[in-house]
Amino acid sequence: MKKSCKITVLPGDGIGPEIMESAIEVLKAISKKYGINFEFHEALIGGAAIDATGDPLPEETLKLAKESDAVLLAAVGGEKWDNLPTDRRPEKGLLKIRKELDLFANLRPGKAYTALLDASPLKENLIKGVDLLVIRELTGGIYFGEPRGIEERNGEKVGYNTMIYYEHEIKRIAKLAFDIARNRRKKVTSVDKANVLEVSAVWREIVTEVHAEYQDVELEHMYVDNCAMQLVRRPKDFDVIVTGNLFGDILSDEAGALTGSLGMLPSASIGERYALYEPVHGSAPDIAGQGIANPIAMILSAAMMLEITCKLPEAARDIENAIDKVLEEGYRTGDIWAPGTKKVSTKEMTKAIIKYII
Ligand SMILES: NC(=O)C1=CN([C@@H]2O[C@H](COP(=O)(O)OP(=O)(O)OC[C@H]3O[C@@H](n4cnc5c(N)ncnc54)[C@H](O)[C@@H]3O)[C@@H](O)[C@H]2O)C=CC1
Ligand SMILES: CC(C)CC(=O)C(=O)O
Ligand SMILES: [Mg+2]
Repeated sequence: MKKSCKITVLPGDGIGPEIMESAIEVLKAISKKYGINFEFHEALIGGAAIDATGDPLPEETLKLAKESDAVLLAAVGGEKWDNLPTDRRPEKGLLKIRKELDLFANLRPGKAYTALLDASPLKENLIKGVDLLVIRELTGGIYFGEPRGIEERNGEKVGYNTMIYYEHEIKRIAKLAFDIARNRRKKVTSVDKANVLEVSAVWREIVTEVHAEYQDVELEHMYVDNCAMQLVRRPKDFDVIVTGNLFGDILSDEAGALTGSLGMLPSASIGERYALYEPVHGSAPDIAGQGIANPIAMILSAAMMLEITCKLPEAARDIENAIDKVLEEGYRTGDIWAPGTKKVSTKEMTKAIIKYII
């Protein structure tokens, strides 16, 4: 266990500040229980940063993040900034911090809570036992590829992006996926669109080459369209899914539906030097400011930080167990509510979780 952890706190936009407050409350309870000292430093990102400074990722925020042990980020974006060009929008701040910190791997676990069977559109026979991990390549692919732009061609507007992957980028994410699979159920599904995309043909070739050193792990290749369907049909068959930036973004939201709600899914974005922990979901502008957002994805992201960066796996387990208990007791925010359960606010859910930690 580390004695202290310096954390850059980026609440961002929409429900961001509400769920971040929950995560900080939980971390304070962990601090008391384990005697670990958390130094929280709040900074601006996204729309809030644009409003204050004109920049979705101010230099100050980046500097602070680089000087910290970990970054906790809630979410960015909202209608207010939707008409800005893509390279000046809140989302650009998020893409830039991931790139600047070289957070090439995004681990997005999708674990079904049996207490939430009633909240899943898929019900018992499908969701029970779902325990998968999407490993999304996070600093390459079409979100970063050049050339990109909007211009006039032959008298009409055209928009274009480039999906590109270098061998070294595929190698490092594939190795990580096989290493992680070794400590799970030893199966990797590599997802691509190699039937039409050259970038995917290279992806498939390199993943297959890396697999040669991991013969104890089963590797299957799957096209992304089929994977989207198989995830709904037989989610329990998946263990580790490794894929590129765009496909991983989409498939991990699908995992949100498998497990009951996007509000349940945490993630860790990691690189060689830095780590950032963030829920899978966005800023949920439709429910922002009402105090009803589900804080669990954010709190579980903080738990991933405790395990990976703060080396305090016992505290991560405490949080997971506390969440299990409150769900079993029937506490539910609106997104996971079902008849016969107790509808609670963000703050009430947080309080209930903390009660089981201390
Ligand atoms: N990592 C990030 O910061 C991300 C930011 N965004 C941005 O967020 C904004 C909204 O995007 P959407 O497509 O609506 O995706 P979203 O993930 O914010 O919301 C999708 C749906 O899930 C619900 N939801 C999400 N998180 C929830 C939570 N914790 N508790 C309860 N319900 C929750 C929302 O209410 C909404 O109905 C956009 O500006 C988008 O660019 C989107 C995805 C990720
Ligand atoms: C700005 C987007 C790439 C954010 C998003 O949807 C995600 O990371 O899941
Ligand atoms: Mg997404």
